[in-house]
Amino acid sequence: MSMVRIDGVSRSFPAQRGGGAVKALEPIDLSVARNDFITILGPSGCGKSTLLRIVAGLDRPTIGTVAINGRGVTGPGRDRGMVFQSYTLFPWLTVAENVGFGLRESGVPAADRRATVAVWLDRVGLRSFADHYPKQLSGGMQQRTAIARALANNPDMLLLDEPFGALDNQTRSLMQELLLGIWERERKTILFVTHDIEEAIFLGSRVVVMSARPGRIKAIVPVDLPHPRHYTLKTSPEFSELKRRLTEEIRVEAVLAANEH
Ligand SMILES: Nc1ncnc2c1ncn2[C@@H]1O[C@H](COP(=O)(O)OP(=O)(O)OP(=O)(O)O)[C@@H](O)[C@H]1O
Repeated sequence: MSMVRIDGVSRSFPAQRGGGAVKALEPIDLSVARNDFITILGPSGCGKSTLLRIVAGLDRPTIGTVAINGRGVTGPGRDRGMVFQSYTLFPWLTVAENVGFGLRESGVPAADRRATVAVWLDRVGLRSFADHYPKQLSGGMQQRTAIARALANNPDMLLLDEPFGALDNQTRSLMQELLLGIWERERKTILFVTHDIEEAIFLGSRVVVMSARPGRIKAIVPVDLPHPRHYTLKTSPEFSELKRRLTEEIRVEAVLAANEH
């Protein structure tokens, strides 16, 4: 049974001064099974973030519905953890306080909170930075904190919007392996937005390719690469073949998107 059902979801933004209405998404249908790792790949401005925000309950579709475990999404919920590209940590809280924030909000007693925070700080390799403030951390460390903060609440789903977009290549690779390791161990359901083809293949069980704006689903490409995945997979023939295929799909869309701007 699917965990998330996206049924005929479209989104238009009303006209702003000096412009027309923006149609961001054409009607989209997508079913996501429990434990799926879906990567959403598409050119800039195709509505990837809009779709993710709708699943998160941070935006509403103009038409259509999103249901999670059979219940319609009407707003954000603790069943969904979000991580964005820009570091959205609370600057006035330490790393440990950031990670424990959601637990505190839901009334988890201090001792349990401390234990859960310690587990997640260990998993993302930040135990010795527990008392640091975000501005004392590198970008990669801030993003690891954000991931730990999302996971500490034990959500069923993780919604990630280009979470590694601002990181250098090496850090990005390490973060991809970290996230895959967490997914392989915890069996979360993940929707991950990216415009990086290698990242989409390396992480995903299925890659959803979106068309240029207004976004619609152009193709869904299964990634039958075995787990656990190691970064050396990126140089395998199977990986190269998937990359070739997706590069072709995306290139057409990127040209369309560029001509429109
Ligand atoms: N709140 C808003 N008001 C008006 N237009 C918006 C709003 N949010 C998004 N849009 C428009 O909808 C379209 C899709 O935006 P969205 O951010 O979802 O694309 P994206 O695929 O995530 O792009 P990128 O990869 O560049 O982040 C864009 O043309 C954007 O300008």
